[in-house]
Amino acid sequence: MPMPSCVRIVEVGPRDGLQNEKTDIGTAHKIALIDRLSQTGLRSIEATAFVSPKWVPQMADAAEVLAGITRAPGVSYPVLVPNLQGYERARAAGAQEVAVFTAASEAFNRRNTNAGIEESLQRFQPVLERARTDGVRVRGYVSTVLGCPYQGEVPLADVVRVARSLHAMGCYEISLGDTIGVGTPAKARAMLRAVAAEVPMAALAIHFHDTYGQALANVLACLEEGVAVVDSAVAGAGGCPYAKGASGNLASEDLVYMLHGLGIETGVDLPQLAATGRWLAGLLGRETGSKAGRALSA
Ligand SMILES: CC(C)(COP(=O)([O-])OP(=O)([O-])OC[C@H]1O[C@@H](n2cnc3c(N)ncnc32)[C@H](O)[C@@H]1OP(=O)([O-])[O-])[C@@H](O)C(=O)NCCC(=O)NCCSC(=O)C[C@@](C)(O)CC(=O)[O-]
Repeated sequence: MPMPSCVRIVEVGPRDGLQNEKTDIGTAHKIALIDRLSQTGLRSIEATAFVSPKWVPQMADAAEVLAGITRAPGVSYPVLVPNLQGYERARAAGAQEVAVFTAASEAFNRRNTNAGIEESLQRFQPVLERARTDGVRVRGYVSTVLGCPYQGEVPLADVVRVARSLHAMGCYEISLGDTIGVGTPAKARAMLRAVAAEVPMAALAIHFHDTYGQALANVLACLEEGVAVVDSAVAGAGGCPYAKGASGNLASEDLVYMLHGLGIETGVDLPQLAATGRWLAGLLGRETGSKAGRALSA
């Protein structure tokens, strides 16, 4: 497959990046982060999560965040919803796009959502039905596609089955998540190839964490398979609080630097994105997790 000529980046920093941070940057700074990201040329910014605040206290201000942002034209602001209750909260706060999430590993899904995989898919049915009526787009996540902190190896057939189910239910895009960043390029490629045999490549996205420094290499292997949507988080923030050993997401700045170097368009202004990453890192009280972000400050 030829590499795509342009890639849509789904910026997950405000949600995946901040959901596991010990430092609470506060609602006003979350809103400012999303507004700054909106000015960089990104077209998809995952804003927050309408999950249980008992499970993820960092996302307790989801409604205030979504209501407080300034929506830029042409930018979509999906939010995570685990169930119909989350969907209703999200809609009341003005969400136009949502994302449901499950996993290829039963053990991880139970820890993350207190439900088995099949049960979580059943929870999504009414969400998808309501979204269809409301004209709301639904993205779907499959976590632990290259390994699980509780189960270990995850059979490819399980990844394919869950991705196919989400697509058949009506998710317009399925994001394949290496939740704990254990994947390497050949495995990432084989996983994507297996899923793409059942779900059109145009409906697939990849989502790598950088625990072992493999995220960019994994993206490159998947670009060579033809994927054209990549998730990443500004400043390399993030990780799932229910995934033991999870570390930050692939940094958006590093991703943009590589894509532009390959001649692939993103529409993103890299210096502006890098400045936003350094600003966020300052709020979190540390250096940016993006190498490109550090290099561009010199
Ligand atoms: C799914 C549940 C809710 C089940 O949690 P549960 O405790 O089984 O829920 P329940 O239905 O039994 O309800 C218990 C209480 O929670 C409330 N509740 C129920 N739902 C909601 C809601 N939507 N919003 C607000 N409140 C809610 C509900 O009202 C009730 O309140 P109470 O009567 O006790 O006061 C919980 O497990 C949960 O919220 N889990 C989310 C965990 C999470 O956010 N993880 C991180 C995101 S996934 C991720 O990071 C991976 C990803 C996507 O990035 C990709 C990758 O890297 O692989």
